[in-house]
Amino acid sequence: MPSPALTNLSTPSRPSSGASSPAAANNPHSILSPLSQASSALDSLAVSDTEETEHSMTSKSPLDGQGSGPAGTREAAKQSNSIDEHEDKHLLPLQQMQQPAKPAEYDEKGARRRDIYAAAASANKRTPTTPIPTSSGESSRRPSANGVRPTGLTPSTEITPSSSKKSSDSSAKKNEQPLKEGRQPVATKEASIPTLNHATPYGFMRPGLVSHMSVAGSMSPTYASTPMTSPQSTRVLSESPKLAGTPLSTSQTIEPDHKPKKIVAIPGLPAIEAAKRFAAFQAVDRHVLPHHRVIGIGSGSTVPYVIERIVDQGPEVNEKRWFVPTGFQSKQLICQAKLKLGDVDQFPSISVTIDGADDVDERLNAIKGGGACHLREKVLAEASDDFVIVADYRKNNKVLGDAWKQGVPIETPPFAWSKVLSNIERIPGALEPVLRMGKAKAGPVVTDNGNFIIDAPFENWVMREPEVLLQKLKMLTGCTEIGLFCGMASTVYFGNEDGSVTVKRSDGTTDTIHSEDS
Ligand SMILES: O=C(CO)[C@H](O)[C@H](O)COP(=O)(O)O
Repeated sequence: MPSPALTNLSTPSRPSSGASSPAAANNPHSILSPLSQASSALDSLAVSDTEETEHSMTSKSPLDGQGSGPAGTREAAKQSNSIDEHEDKHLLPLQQMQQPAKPAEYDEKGARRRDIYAAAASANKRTPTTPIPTSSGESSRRPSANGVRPTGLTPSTEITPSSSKKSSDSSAKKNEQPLKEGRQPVATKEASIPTLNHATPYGFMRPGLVSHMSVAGSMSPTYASTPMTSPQSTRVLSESPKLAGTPLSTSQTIEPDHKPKKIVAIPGLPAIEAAKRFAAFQAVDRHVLPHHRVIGIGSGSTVPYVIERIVDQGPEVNEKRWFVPTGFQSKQLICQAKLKLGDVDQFPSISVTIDGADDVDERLNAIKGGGACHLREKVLAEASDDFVIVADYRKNNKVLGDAWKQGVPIETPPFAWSKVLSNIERIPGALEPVLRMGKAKAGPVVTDNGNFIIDAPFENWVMREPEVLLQKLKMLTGCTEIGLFCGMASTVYFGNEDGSVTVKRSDGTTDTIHSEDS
């Protein structure tokens, strides 16, 4: 008799996705090419969510509805997958050898021990490490998400992806010097890039081939819609934030010579899209600075506007830059905008990444992964000296999950999904985790990395401490990455209904930027 979990794959009780997942397929303003332009190799893989409606938390798990007999019930499935059984009868020696921490998660009765996560909970918070130039020329300290010091790129350094790790380290030291206001980008040395003349999972890499290479990860072609077009100029909405006198983030600077192009409206653009576009433009104007050489490009419906604004900065500055995508969508955007494509294994130190989000709480923790890209997104976020989120007002919430009901996206290898799902269910406050199913595909969503996604909702009291939840989930073997981005964003730009943009920063400061007509 086939496994209940497997038989249920073909009859999912819950369709995938929900609120605000990247919906560029329905977005006439996306600059992505149509589905037909997507790599055929990926057609059979990634199927992301495009639906704008929210899904109820009452959705059923794939393990539900297995029949009433003990062997077919959800409870039976849990029991057959129980940690105790596996550990006691089959896997204990192997697990002791390979995963010494795991048995400690449970007491002798199989109940999860909560206290062991307390110490780990703080470990994922950022600790001050990396200096970021400020407008005053002082360095504010910006860490990586897990307290790992990014090597950092010297802002004045010309990037050539060919130097060694050794030069990367020395460059990182130089990077600690604060930027002097008005300091100009100088074409100097190779820096911060590990040696590339070696075989990689993507082939033999060397400078010059990079922009033609396929990026391993790829976002679903369902993001594709219309190609980028230059917006027709009609009226000025806003000038540079510097000229407008808008307060700057404490951790950011606008170069004196950095005068962003005037923003021109797109006639007929729906209000929500106009708000997202304005938010994306403000984020680019403030965070993607002329001296930045490696830029991370995130995923979602706001990101086409990020690219549009970066293109506005002109070919002179952009031809000196490399752009690192978080998935298929952003790779397409980068290529279609004729920007230079890199990958994070060439550029483990990124100046700034701008990304979308599914939900953001008052402390700027975020849920990401509605577009199934959060593994790459988190790697880039962590590699970035500055991680910035752009979203619309629907994502601006007090507690994660207030608006985003489908749960925390968790990427897991296909073979492990059922076990991971049953382990997630044992976390106190877990509701009903489900395997995310494709829409235009029979079967589960497959990520750019060939994995599955489990959407795991939790009770409100759990979501109030997302750092603690993140640590619990991280402890589960088979959780490849969790779509909780805790303490990672320096700044979030929310496009509002009235056309204004709310800026929230990790230092607790907030601003509102008004367009001329709001
Ligand atoms: O995390 C993401 C993809 O994994 C996206 O950034 C997130 O889903 C936001 O997308 P959208 O702007 O389309 O709502």
